[in-house]
Amino acid sequence: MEAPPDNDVLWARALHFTHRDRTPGLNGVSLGVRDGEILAVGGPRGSGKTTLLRCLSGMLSPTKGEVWFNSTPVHTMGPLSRERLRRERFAWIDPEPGLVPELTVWENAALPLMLRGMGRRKARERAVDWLERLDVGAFARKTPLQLNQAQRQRVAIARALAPSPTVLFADEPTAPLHRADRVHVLRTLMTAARSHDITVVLATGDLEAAALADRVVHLLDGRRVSNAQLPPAAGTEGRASCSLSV
Ligand SMILES: Nc1ncnc2c1ncn2[C@@H]1O[C@H](COP(=O)(O)OP(=O)(O)OP(=O)(O)O)[C@@H](O)[C@H]1O
Repeated sequence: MEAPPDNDVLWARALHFTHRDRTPGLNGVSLGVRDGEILAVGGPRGSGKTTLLRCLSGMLSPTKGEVWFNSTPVHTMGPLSRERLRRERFAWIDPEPGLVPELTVWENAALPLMLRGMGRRKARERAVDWLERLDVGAFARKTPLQLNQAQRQRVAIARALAPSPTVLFADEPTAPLHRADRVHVLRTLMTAARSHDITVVLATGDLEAAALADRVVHLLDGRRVSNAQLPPAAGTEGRASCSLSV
């Protein structure tokens, strides 16, 4: 087993993943994510973006291939070690905010901090600080159902960023939002991540979103492809080009 290059925080080699019903999810994907980079994983629906993020974050074990986090091989870890790695170093944002309706906005944002053992008062301060950065500080005492969808998604982003994860995995984080909200929320997320040196791996089928990233890699049918190989509807380029899979 050869360890990844030093400047890659995440590194995957020849990842394959087959779902339980034998649907192929990934078919030999290799990539490196540099420390502090915002990397977009683009591609049409069903191309394997979510599956790739789940394998990189240790949520799924690849059927074949390697995943490294710094110099730690994630693919050989047992379920408990992977769970701890995810809890302590990674954060995840889904298309839906998934907030707890019975808790206030600040309690939702503070939840991961309190689950890590931080006292309620300190967790509250940190959570409110992040809510303010994401322009939803005024709603701290409200409950999620009193907010609109874009505001709730900002709360989910504050909750993900508050523990200062090393890597944030964002799976179509702005998919349910209106176009104007999408770009705004994404820009806020990226600015916040950049200012805290948080590496971001963003899955998105939205070319406008992908163009905000430092680099874009494209998937098609579970493989890495150059954008020239994408079907016409998805064939426009983001801010940076990508290479053929190896
Ligand atoms: N739980 C599952 N069981 C079986 N097949 C699955 C499962 N989840 C995803 N797939 C299949 O795996 C392939 C990759 O899916 P994946 O969700 O990773 O793609 P995606 O690019 O994220 O798509 P989307 O944009 O629709 O979320 C697709 O063929 C999909 O139908």
